[in-house]
Amino acid sequence: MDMINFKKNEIFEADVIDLTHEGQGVVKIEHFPFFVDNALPGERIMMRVLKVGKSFGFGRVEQFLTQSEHRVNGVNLDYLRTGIADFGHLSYEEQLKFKQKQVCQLLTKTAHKEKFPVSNVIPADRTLAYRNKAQVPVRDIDGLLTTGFFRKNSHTLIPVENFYIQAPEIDAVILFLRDEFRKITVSSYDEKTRQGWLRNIVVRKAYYSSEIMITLVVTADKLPKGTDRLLSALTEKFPNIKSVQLNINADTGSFILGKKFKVLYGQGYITDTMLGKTFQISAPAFYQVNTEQAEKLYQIAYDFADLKATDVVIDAYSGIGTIGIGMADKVHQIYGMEVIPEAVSDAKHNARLNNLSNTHYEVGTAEAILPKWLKAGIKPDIVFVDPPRKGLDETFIRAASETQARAIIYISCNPATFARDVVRFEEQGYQLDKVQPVDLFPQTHHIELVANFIKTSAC
Ligand SMILES: C[S@@+](CC[C@H](N)C(=O)[O-])C[C@H]1O[C@@H](n2cnc3c(N)ncnc32)[C@H](O)[C@@H]1O
Repeated sequence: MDMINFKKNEIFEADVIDLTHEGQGVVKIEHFPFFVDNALPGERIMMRVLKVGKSFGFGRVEQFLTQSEHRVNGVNLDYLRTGIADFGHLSYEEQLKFKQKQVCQLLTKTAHKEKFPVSNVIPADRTLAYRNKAQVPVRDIDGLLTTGFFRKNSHTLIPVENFYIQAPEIDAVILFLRDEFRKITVSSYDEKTRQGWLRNIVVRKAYYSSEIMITLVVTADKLPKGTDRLLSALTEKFPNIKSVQLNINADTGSFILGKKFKVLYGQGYITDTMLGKTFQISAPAFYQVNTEQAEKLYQIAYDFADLKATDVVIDAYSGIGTIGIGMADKVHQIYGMEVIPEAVSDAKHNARLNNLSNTHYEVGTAEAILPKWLKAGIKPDIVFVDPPRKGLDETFIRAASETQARAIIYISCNPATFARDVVRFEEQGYQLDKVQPVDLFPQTHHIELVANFIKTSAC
């Protein structure tokens, strides 16, 4: 069949037949796929061609001829364009079904587990304003320091004042800082020239304690004139601010934070509680952005593990120790490892804060430390893993399987790498038993799940 020679700005009438995992509608014209923002399956649209590649293109909705019954109307399109809320136009019930389907499809496709009984996604009670953390880029637009979010797959700043899914007080702090920085004519970072001072504003607001920590990511630690007055005004307006820090990052890479921090006000951390335990959280350390849902996630992980008072437990990728400390008084001993030194200091401090004497934390990669612990004779009964999006290293999976632990509890924020790791664990004699997604990220495509593997054969 001859392929249509699509031209930019041409308009076609078409059905939206699917949704990508990042929330774009899929339209096929003569078998050629186009990805379209703000288009839902079941809708018929007039689509304008924006860009055509070799095997797919991008389009824009010019007009809706019919709309899906699952559409949420009136959502600011910037939330879709930036990915702040790339599923904001889909009803929450459908978002949950879509996420469950994604997990099933990945288990079928990657792990060849047809019809694995993935449980229904545990919904969030709070589907907006739930995030306890914002990382907002700062750039100039028409000569004016502006805060917002990058358009998806680009570094073009779209101004945003109401971030919709994060705690409103975080938005208020960002706007206050933006306006004050404008007054003292602070320069914002320019990626092309690598000039300018302020790159990002990172704000965390602890969910239960309401303590706020602000990190200003800047290119040099010299403070602009007027910063002292600005800090006084800021902390007077928001008395729950406990920490303001500079983070110096003059690199061109894509990491938001540099290595060096300097405290400008208060202390270098905030404190919050999770499942009744107290946690100190430093600026470079990971902390789940949806506290209420993370508590549900961790509780399910503990239930899957069927903890016993005699259990020796490994908490791999331990961050500030939340998972291990949350169960430490129910088991014999916790061993945790984590690459970020400040997070490990937090974990050690957090164990003391919670009067625990049965935890041990080390700085290093899970794949290097676990084999070392095995050699030293540590024999865990349960291994918890909570890796970043790239999932587990093969060396780690082999070592975790060699432990002969009775179960491995896997918390994943990326079902694609999780499905890959399912295959590896099953090759090593651990059978996937249960998969429970929990919605930590309403209005977005992100999926979190907890799974357990049980030992089936001696390795
Ligand atoms: C998803 S977070 C989980 C943290 C913690 N379990 C929690 O619930 O807050 C993943 C953690 O793994 C750490 N990390 C990344 N790569 C690692 C590695 N190779 N070995 C150990 N920790 C790693 C990150 O710094 C981060 O703290």
